[in-house]
Amino acid sequence: VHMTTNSTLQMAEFDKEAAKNASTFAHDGFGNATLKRLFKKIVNIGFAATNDSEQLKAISNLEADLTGIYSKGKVCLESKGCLQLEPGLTDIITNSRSYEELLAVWKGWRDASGKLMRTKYTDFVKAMNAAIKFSGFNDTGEYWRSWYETPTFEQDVRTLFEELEPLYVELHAYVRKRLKEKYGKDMFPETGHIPAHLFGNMWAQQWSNIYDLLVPFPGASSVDITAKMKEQNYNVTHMYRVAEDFFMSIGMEKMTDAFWQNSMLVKPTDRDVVCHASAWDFYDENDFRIKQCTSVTEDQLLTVHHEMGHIVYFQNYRHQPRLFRGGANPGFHEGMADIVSLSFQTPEHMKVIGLLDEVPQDSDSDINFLLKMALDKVAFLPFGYLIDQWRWSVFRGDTNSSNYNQHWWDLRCRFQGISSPVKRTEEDFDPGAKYHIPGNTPYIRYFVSFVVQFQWHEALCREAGNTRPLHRCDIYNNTNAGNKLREMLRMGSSKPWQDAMEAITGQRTMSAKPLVNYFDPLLKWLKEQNKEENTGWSASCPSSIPTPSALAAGSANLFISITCFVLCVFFA
Ligand SMILES: C[C@H](N[C@H](C(=O)O)[C@@H]1CCCN1C(=O)[C@@H](N)CC(=O)O)C(=O)N1CCC[C@H]1C(=O)O
Ligand SMILES: [Zn+2]
Repeated sequence: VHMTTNSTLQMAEFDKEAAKNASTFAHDGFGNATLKRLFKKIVNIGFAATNDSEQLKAISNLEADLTGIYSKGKVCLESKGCLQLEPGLTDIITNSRSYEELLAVWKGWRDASGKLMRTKYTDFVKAMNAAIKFSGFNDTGEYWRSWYETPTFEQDVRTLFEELEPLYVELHAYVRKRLKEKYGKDMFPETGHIPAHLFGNMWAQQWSNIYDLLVPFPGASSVDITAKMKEQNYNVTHMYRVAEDFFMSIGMEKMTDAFWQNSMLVKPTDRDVVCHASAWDFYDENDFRIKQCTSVTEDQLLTVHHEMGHIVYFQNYRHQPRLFRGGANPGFHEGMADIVSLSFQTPEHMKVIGLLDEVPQDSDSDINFLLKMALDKVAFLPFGYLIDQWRWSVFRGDTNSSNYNQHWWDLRCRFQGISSPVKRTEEDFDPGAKYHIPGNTPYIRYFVSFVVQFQWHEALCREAGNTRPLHRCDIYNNTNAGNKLREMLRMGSSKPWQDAMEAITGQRTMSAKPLVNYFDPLLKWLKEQNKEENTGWSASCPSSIPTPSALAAGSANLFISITCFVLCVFFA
C-alpha cells in the first residue's frame, strides 16, 4: 500500500477523527456523502496524498455539483407534468410499452442530467488526475485498479468478458427478435443493434422489467413478485424485515438500532436528495445506514437485499482496524451485496416467503425462471464491463471532451449491441446520465461481482449440501453456508482478495465457469430459438437512425411548413 508507517498512523489518527466527524456531518440530512467518500479514499491515501487542501476541496465541490445536478434533474411531459428520475421517470421506463413515450423520457433524462455536466466533468477529471499524481499514480484509473492488487487485472477482466460474450450474444438475439415483434422491425437498425430505450431500464443495464414481453412459455408458471407484493400489502419496512430475516437465517446479526433510527428508507418530501440507493458505514461499529427512496416493487426488493448485503459486510469486519474495513476488493463488496439474491429469487424461496403458491418442476417453467435471471445477470455483463473502459480511457487522456460521447456510444454499440434511438453529438454527455459517473463510483466492481457471486453461490450451495440444480439452490436457513461466507467477510481488506476467495471456494482466481454452468440449460434453449437468427451486430454504431412514424410524420410536417414559409415570404 502506498504509504509509510508514520503517514499510516497520521492517516489512521486523522481518519478516526474524521470518522467521528463524518457521523456529525451525516446528521445534517445525511448530506455530505462526498466528504464521507473522501474519507474512504483518504484511507487508501489516494487523493489525500496531496498536501494542497484547495485541490481536495475542488474535487469535493465538483463532485457535489455533479451529484446535485443528478438529484435535481427532471423531465416535463405534457401528459404527466414534471417528473424526477425516481420514482416518476423510472416508473415510465419500467412500465410504458410506447416507443415514443419511452423515447421522450429516455432523451429527456439525458438532456436534464448528463448534458449539463460536460464542462464540470472535464474539470473534475483534471482535478482528480492532478491530485493522484502525489500518490505516485499516473492517473485516477491506475489508482482505482490498484485496489485489485493484480498487475494483469485489465487483461483478466477482458478475458472473463470474452468467455461470457457468447452467452450474451444468444440472449441479445432472442430479445431482439421478440422486441421486433412488439415494436415493428422497421424501428431497428440494419446493423443488428437494439434501440437503447426499450429495455425497461433507463440505462439498458438490466432487462428483467420487460420480462412480460419475452416470456418463453406463457402457459407455464413464472413469478411476478411485484404483483404478489402489492396483493399482500407489502410496505417499505416489511421489505427491510424480509431481507434482514434472510441474513439472520444464515447466522448473520440483526440490523443495529442505529440502522433503523438513522437510515433514510423513503424519499423525503421536503428536499431534493440523491435517490440512488446506497449503503454507508460510519466506522463507529454501530452506525450503519441505507439511503433509498424505496417503493414497493420487485426491483426495489432486490435493491433492498443488495444494500443490506453491504451492511452485513460492514458488520462482519467492524472489529478490524479502520484501514482494513473494506471489501477484500470492491468487487467482493458488490458480490456480497448480491449473493443472497441468487437464493432469494428462486421459486423455492418465493414459496417459503409466500410470494408463490406452488413450486413448478416442469422444464418450461425452469426456462422461464432462467430467462428472467439472465435478463438481470447476463444482460448486465457488457454494461458492467464497458463503463470503466470509457472512464479509464478518459483518465488516460485517450478520450476527452472532443469525443466523450462518440467513444461512449462506440463502446455501447460494440459491447452491448445497443444503439441510441436519436442522433447524438458532442453537445450531449450520456455518461453523466448514469449515477456512478457524477457520483464518481468506479464500476468494474459490478462486473467482477457478477462473476464472483456465481463462484460463491456454487461453493456455498455445496457447503449447504444442496442437491438441486445450481439455479434452484436456496441457502436460506443454512448456517453452514453462512459460516463459510462469514469467514471471508470477517477478513475485510486485511488480506489480499485471493485469500478471501480461497476461504469460500478453495480457488485463488476469478472464473466465469460457475456463471456459464448456471445458465447452461438456457443457453441450449436460446441456441434453438436463434437457429434462424443472424446473431450479433456490427462493431460500429448504425449510421442512420430509424424514426417512429409519428416522429417521421412530425419532420414531414416540419418540412412542409418551412417550404410554405419560404414561398409565402418569397411571393409576399
Ligand atoms: C443501487 C446500487 N447503489 C450503489 C451500491 O450499493 O453499490 C451505491 C451507489 C454507488 C456505491 N453505492 C454504495 O452503496 C456503496 N457505499 C457501497 C459500498 O461499497 O460500501 C447500485 O448502484 N448498483 C447495484 C447493482 C448495479 C449498480 C447500479 O445500479 O448500476
Ligand atoms: Zn453495491
